[in-house]
Amino acid sequence: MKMPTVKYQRGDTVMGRWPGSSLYYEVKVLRFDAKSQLYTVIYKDGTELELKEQDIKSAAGFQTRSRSRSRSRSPGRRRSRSRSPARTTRRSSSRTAAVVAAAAITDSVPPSRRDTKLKDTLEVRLSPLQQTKAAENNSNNKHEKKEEKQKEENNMANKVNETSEAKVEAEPARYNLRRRKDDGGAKPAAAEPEQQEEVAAKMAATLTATLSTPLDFGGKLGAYFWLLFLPAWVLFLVLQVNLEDPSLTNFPPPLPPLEALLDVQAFGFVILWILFQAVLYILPVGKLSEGMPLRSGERLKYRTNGFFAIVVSAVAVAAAVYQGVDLTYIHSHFLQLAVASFLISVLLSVYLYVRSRYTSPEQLALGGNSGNVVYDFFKGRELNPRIKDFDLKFFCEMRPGLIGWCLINFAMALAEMKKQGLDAPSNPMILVNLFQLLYVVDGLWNEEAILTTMDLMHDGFGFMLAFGDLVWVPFTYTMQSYYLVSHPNPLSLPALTAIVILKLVGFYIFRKSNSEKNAFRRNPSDPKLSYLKTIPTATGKSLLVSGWWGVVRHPNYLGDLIMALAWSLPCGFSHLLPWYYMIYFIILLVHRDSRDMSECRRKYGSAWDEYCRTVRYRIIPRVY
Ligand SMILES: NC(=O)c1ccc[n+]([C@@H]2O[C@H](COP(=O)([O-])OP(=O)(O)OC[C@H]3O[C@@H](n4cnc5c(N)ncnc54)[C@H](OP(=O)(O)O)[C@@H]3O)[C@@H](O)[C@H]2O)c1
Ligand SMILES: CC(C)=CCC[C@@H](C)[C@H]1CC[C@H]2C3=C(CC[C@]12C)[C@@]1(C)CC[C@H](O)C(C)(C)[C@@H]1CC3
Repeated sequence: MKMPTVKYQRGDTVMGRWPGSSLYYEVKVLRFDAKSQLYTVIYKDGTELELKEQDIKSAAGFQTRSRSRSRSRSPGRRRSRSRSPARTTRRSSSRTAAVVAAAAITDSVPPSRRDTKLKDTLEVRLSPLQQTKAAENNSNNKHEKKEEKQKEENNMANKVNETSEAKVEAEPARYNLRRRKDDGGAKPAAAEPEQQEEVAAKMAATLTATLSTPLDFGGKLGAYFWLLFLPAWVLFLVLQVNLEDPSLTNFPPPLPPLEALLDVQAFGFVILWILFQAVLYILPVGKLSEGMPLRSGERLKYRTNGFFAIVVSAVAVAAAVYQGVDLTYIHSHFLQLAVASFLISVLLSVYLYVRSRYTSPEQLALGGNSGNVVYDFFKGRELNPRIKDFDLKFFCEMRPGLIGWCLINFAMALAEMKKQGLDAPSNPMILVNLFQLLYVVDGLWNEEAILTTMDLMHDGFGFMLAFGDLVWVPFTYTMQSYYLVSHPNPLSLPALTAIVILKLVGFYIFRKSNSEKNAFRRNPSDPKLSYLKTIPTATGKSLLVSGWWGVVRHPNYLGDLIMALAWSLPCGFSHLLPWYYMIYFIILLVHRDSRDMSECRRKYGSAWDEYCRTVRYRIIPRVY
């Protein structure tokens, strides 16, 4: 059968891009599908993939380019040897991985900048791989007495290989969009030992590409700005909400004297609260859940007993109130409690930054390692800082601030009753309390799901998250209930019903979509999810392309935004302040979405583009 007139013909030997990377391998064209405009190509190891025309280059052009590059040292020369995934030699595994990755980067770099870029890439990115090489050498001298450090390095090398194997096994043989039920015929590429090296190369490429990401949050200058702006903004909000007529035009709000901000007692209460939560966290109650595999292949264990923690906290608070403890102290000392939490978050961030200087490179987050002290302090360097089994990031994100948020809301309800002379909290106050309690309890009930979120998987733990978790969440997410203490807003029954329905709709979308992704990431072959369509990617992970994740690219954000709307509506429209959360949340989620988009594009390459073509909208169907 003759192929239609297309650029590459059946039987042509060309260079095909490996999906998700900048690596090109020698492939043979098998056929062209005019409908999908895809070429089916076969690699030397027998792997078949469907590629777009732009992912194919003529082999001749490639050799010419390679020859000219081979004047530079080995990376260029190695690059000129086209290899199929199965054709790399074991001998030089770790170096080859790095070199191929580094060479791949040069592809996207103009020749004039290539040398510097390549040099930077090799200098900055090679460290974990050099350790692997060192570990290889160590294992050759098995009988020699080894030092502890070398053993660790050896472990790491093994882990890299384990991951590689796992990845090879999961590697899809075809790059296609189809129902998972129909996967029967698609066999994974054979897990030949030589392929481990190739996968390591791909991992190195991904690693290299990710590490050379542009700085986030406005870069180094942005980090200075956020470090100053975020605490100032919390101060502004807290001072505003206390005013009779909170308004953005009251700027700057009257600043209290320094001694009014610092309160030893408030500081003590915050410390006690954090310690109380820490004790509940370490109690051997509840499940030990496994996190997602780290770069080293290791999976950390997390004590997911958040629901237990909030129940015990509620009982403790109820007992305290019963004993006559006046929780309205939280309302009257809100500013001092916020300042105390801020100081604790600063101390914690300094500790995190200092300890990250002594951590091995493989434990650092990709991205918080720019070399600029201020930026790295802000963004966070270490991915999973732990004191023994105590995971600081997980704890801070899920416990003191989150449960503290509910405690503060409850205190605001008591303060409202006291201030307004009520026997029971107002309807809007009850709604805000119940809605946000549901959100937190749900988060803690499904605590395991947080292990597949961006913060836990990708972000380092630094000032941004420490401050976010300990100050931002408890002291700004409570703005609606704080506002209602002195700004009553009676609601009609229809308005109340409409708000409740809105909240439930948002919650349904939020929960279902988060659970779907979490279940899929934990067990992609879960029979309950077999009806879902997926796109395989070169990393071995697939992307959901139907179900909730086929409606928009972030259905969980959509649900969250609808819920945010339901939290602000009970406060009415007289002031902007209770709407602050809604406005902030739109900005946060739009920014998070674009951060995630670029991260996923780097990770999944053309498979991600395919996903974006199939699922066109980001958060709101047909709108955004
Ligand atoms: N209340 C708040 O202040 C607040 C703030 C932020 C977020 N949140 C909520 O927290 C939850 C978690 O949010 P998040 O920002 O961490 O993002 P997320 O949407 O839970 O996670 C994004 C990750 O999901 C994976 N993914 C993306 N598309 C996929 C697909 N089609 N199929 C399978 N996996 C896919 C990707 O990771 P991998 O491919 O690497 O697995 C991506 O990096 C959300 O519900 C959000 O609304 C709340
Ligand atoms: C300092 C600033 C402006 C931002 C820091 C962001 C931080 C406050 C959020 C980032 C991820 C968020 C998050 C929740 C709370 C707020 C963050 C930590 C979450 C724990 C709330 C409860 C949910 O059920 C959840 C899905 C578990 C949330 C996960 C993400």
